[in-house]
Amino acid sequence: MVKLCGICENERAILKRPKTAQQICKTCFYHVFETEIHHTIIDNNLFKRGDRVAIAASGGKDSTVLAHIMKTLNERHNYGLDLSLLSVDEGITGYRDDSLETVKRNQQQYELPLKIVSYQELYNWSMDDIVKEVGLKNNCTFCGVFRRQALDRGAVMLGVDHIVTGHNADDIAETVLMNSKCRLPRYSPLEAL
Ligand SMILES: Nc1ncnc2c1ncn2[C@@H]1O[C@H](COP(=O)(O)OP(=O)(O)OP(=O)(O)O)[C@@H](O)[C@H]1O
Repeated sequence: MVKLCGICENERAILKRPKTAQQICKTCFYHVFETEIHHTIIDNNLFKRGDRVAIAASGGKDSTVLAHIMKTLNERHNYGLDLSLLSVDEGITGYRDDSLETVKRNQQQYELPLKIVSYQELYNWSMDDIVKEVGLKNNCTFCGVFRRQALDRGAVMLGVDHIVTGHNADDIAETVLMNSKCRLPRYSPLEAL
């Protein structure tokens, strides 16, 4: 039996939102998703007219959605933001070079300026070089720290007021779990025994 959308009760439900457990159609999903982000921006006074905002664009799904939504809401609600795309090329052959092609397509589609900063240019090391030195085990630690700084340095070069990223609830849950995993042995009462 076809399940109808829990909002419009007209179109076929195509997904169940993890956030609300509501089964909704594509049109209503777009509507609620965009409206929630708009309210988050407005209710929290995230930006003011004329602000320059860099969208951290990796070419992955989350930041591609982010670029789309920032462009859409900026035009629909006339926020008056000056948007651009900022990408970090970590120098990972066969991975980031591919996803940067997606960013370049987004740049054309959304007609936004794009700045790419690379580990090679900033640090004189690519991630491929770092992996050769430290191996695959700890390379994520280097990559994460370098990427964060690279985004900051790219933002300074662009002269922007904000960087927005596509971090989502899953990423936050992962951070909490990883942090607690690291801290557990340190604060465990068992350690004192
Ligand atoms: N190389 C990069 N250049 C610019 N921004 C990046 C880069 N890598 C990550 N980011 C930013 O950090 C966010 C979280 O990155 P993460 O590595 O967790 O990827 P993700 O959750 O899979 O997101 P995405 O689908 O956008 O890659 C991304 O959405 C993006 O905004």
